[in-house]
Amino acid sequence: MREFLELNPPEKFWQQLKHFLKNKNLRTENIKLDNALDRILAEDIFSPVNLPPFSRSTVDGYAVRAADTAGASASMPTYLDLIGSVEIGKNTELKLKAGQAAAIPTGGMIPKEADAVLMIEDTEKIEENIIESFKSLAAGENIVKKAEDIAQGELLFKKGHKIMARDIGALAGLGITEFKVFNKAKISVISTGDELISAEAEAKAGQIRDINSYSITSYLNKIGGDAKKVGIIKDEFNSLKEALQKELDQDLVLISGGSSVGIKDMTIELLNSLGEPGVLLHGLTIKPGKPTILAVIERTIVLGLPGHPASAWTVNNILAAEIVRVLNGAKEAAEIGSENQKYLIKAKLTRNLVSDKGREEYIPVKIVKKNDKLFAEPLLAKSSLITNLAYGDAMLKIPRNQEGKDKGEIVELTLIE
Ligand SMILES: Nc1nc2c(c(=O)[nH]1)N[C@H]1C(S)=C(S)[C@@H](COP(=O)(O)OP(=O)(O)OC[C@H]3O[C@@H](n4cnc5c(N)ncnc54)[C@H](O)[C@@H]3O)O[C@H]1N2
Ligand code: MOO
Repeated sequence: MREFLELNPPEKFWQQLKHFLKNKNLRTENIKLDNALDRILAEDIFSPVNLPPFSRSTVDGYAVRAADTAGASASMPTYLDLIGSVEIGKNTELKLKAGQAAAIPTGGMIPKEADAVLMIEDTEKIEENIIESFKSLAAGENIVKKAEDIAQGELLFKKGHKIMARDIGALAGLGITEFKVFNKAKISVISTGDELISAEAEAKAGQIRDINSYSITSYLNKIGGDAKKVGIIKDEFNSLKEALQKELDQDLVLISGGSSVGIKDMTIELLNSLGEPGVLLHGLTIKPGKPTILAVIERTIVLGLPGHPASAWTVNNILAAEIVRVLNGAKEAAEIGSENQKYLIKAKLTRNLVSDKGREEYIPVKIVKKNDKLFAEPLLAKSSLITNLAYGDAMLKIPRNQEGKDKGEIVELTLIE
């Protein structure tokens, strides 16, 4: 069968996108700590203070000078004079001399000259002011030192870092409650097709509910974008033109459907009519996802995604999500298209897979653990189906120059975020 498209390898798409994105000025905003989850830092963050600000005990017991416990054991205890107690949350002016100890709670401030803490279970109080130590301690034992977590002036997070829940804790611990992040990429998703109706609508004969604008906006929002559904637009030049024009203040516009042979010319003509430089590439050597279109209209990237739900999903994951990462400041433009090592996992393939040479193929897989080993179960289905995708944990890529993968082969998978 005649190929209706001259397909381009993904590298050509990355090249064009790098060129466009490298000069893009990313906007930033100040954000409060409570709203910062999953946002991308637009500045390096240095610690303004020492954490902890003073040396603290990590156990309930007695602050001591480690040397005073040398040789102590259950059968040969050493004796220490109790000179007082440290109160939690309070400063202490206590200072130990040789042979002295001070009671201390977990988290309490270590008195001067103390360099270790005896756990209460390793001691016995034999008189009001005398304890026995059954343990010989090394200096530093059961103490977290001043600035051990992070020192004042030390780099905590670099620009481009994605703020995770645990990071919010670290920032709170340092009293950093407002900082600069990149604005979320602004994305609009348009579904085209005269057969489409919204998820809420009752389907008449011949009609199909819109899947793509739901799956795509959800995924792009999940990875940190600000994506909205524009709705369903008829496959008609003026309606589509009007809808697209309204979205050209966005960073990225995705149009699902209308990229293949049937109405390709209209979509391309339309994109070229809206501004410079217009359509840059049409046709991508990935499966599924062949009829993908890349256009740039002034400051906005437009991607035409194939209509089949699994194809739209795949192109969205491979191409659109990468664009969003760059627009969000999480990835340098020069790095676009490079694999994120953090999300790679290895597993054993459970069946043979055949693939077309000349197109890199993406197959959703389920990761299953059996007898402590990880297995990758491919979820094979036509690209016009959606439910198989929902069960996938990761994507398997079969490179362009390979004709398949063998059962039992250890394959590298990219986890679906
Ligand atoms: N003669 C050929 N026909 C097709 C080829 C080909 O090489 N030669 N390629 C096929 C492939 S592969 C794909 S992928 C599709 C891409 O088509 P379009 O991007 O133009 O999309 P549509 O024709 O509008 O839709 C395709 C299919 O997907 C359904 N669809 C569309 N949008 C949605 C949505 N938002 N939610 C759910 N389902 C959607 C639509 O109803 C169609 O069934 O072209 C093949 N044809
Ligand atoms: O390219 Mo289609 O996107 O294979 O299903």
